[in-house]
Amino acid sequence: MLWNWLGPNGLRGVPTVGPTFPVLAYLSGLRYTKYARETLLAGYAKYAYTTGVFKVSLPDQWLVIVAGPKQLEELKKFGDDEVSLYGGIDELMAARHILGADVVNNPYHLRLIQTKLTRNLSDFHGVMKDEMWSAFDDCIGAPTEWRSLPALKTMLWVVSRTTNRVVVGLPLCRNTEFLTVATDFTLDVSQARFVVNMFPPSLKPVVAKLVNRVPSRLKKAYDLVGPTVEALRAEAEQETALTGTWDDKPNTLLAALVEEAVKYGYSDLKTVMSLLVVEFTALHTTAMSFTHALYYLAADPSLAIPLREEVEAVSQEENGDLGSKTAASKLKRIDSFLREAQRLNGPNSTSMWRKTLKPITFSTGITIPAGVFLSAAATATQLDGNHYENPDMFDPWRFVDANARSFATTSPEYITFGQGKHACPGRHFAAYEMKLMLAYIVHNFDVKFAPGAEGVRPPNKWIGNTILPDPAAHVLFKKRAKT
Ligand code: HEM
Repeated sequence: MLWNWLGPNGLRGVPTVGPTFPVLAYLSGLRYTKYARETLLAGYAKYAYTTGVFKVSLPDQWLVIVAGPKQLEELKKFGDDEVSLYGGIDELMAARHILGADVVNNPYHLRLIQTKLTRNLSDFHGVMKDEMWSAFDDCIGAPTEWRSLPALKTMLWVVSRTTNRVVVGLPLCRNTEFLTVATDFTLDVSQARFVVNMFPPSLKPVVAKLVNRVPSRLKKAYDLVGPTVEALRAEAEQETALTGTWDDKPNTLLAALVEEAVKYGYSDLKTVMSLLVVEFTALHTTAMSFTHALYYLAADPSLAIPLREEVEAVSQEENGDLGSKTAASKLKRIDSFLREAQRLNGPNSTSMWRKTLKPITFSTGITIPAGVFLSAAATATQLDGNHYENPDMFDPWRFVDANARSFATTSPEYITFGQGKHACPGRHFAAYEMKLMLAYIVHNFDVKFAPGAEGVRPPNKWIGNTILPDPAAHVLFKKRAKT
């Protein structure tokens, strides 16, 4: 930090929120893990329309925050030879220490999400709906009395099953042990990176060895998925030897990962690691974002009425099939509700994580040297009164208007999914899944918070940049008496 601050290519020209003197800055970095919201909002208010960048202290380094529409546009346009997304993710997650350098250097699995899931999303609508309905049935059932369930945990389970129907397919997507490994993997990575990122770069590898549970989780995952991977590989090799291609492969992301492994000679263990990284990107992000929305609904159950009207009208138009290729695009209120909940509470208060590969200069004249971790101020941007009327208010119908942007659309005022060529490739998948979940809930249940907690959305928990919907809060569900 001292070098970054004082060094010849240092960050002295970038204004700081908090102290700059090294020891105090370190303490401020520790403080940031609890007070990121206040720090980011203060920095945004002061610098978004002046310097367009400011820095905050993390325990291990400075984080340069990019703020304001002009600078966000500039950040979007820097080339991959100037700023690196994977370098940014590496800094954010301490990825090379926790997941291994290979995952950072060759993220082929992330590319497959784009080609396999996003381009063919409507092919998966039907199976995702079937799996989701069955998951809801198993998790919530059809209670005739109010049933209290831990909201985040329950939604994570529904997301995990639905996502894995497409990622690994049946029967694995219903295997409780596998789903537990897939969801716990994210917690392992998050906990390890939290500790590792308290230390300077030279100590990170040593600390990672002490706290990293990923190797044992990978082994457990291999025990569960390995036989499927091995069988798929044998099939792929046999088919490819006979016909040169593997045409009748299962329609899952895992099969695509195996196909890539056969093509490039990757090991089965690497395939399983890639699978876990996909689970990492897809499950908790979606479940957290959805739970944020569910808390608004439970705090004000009257909001279910207009949502329900819409779901019922669309269901009728689609002959009772909400999983049809066209149904989701007609759910405008549902879409707006989710976009608005995420505007106020994305799972992460920053996005567009980058590491500078060479010096970059913003139009304000500020140069950021190579090797610096930077990120965009997502929540603060989405609370900017220049972008939104009554920005702090939850207005579920804010984006219903025909000209309004849909949930998965990125824009300079809405960057929870990032923007530009690295904008989240899973966002259409996540948006579809979440729309279907909300449609199912309002169609089938009444929801509310328990007496005593009624009418109040439980406060979020901020851990550094992460915005967690209260993980302990329960929501009450009751089967809706349909008219
Ligand atoms: C509400 C849920 C989600 C949120 C808020 C979210 C957010 C983000 C953000 C902010 C980025 C970085 C964008 C940038 O740097 O410009 C990102 C990247 C990424 N996300 Fe998501 N994401 C979500 C769900 C998903 C899902 C469901 C998947 C997979 C199915 C996924 C896969 C990815 C991948 C692969 C990348 C890396 C992009 C690249 O390689 O260029 N995400 N996501």
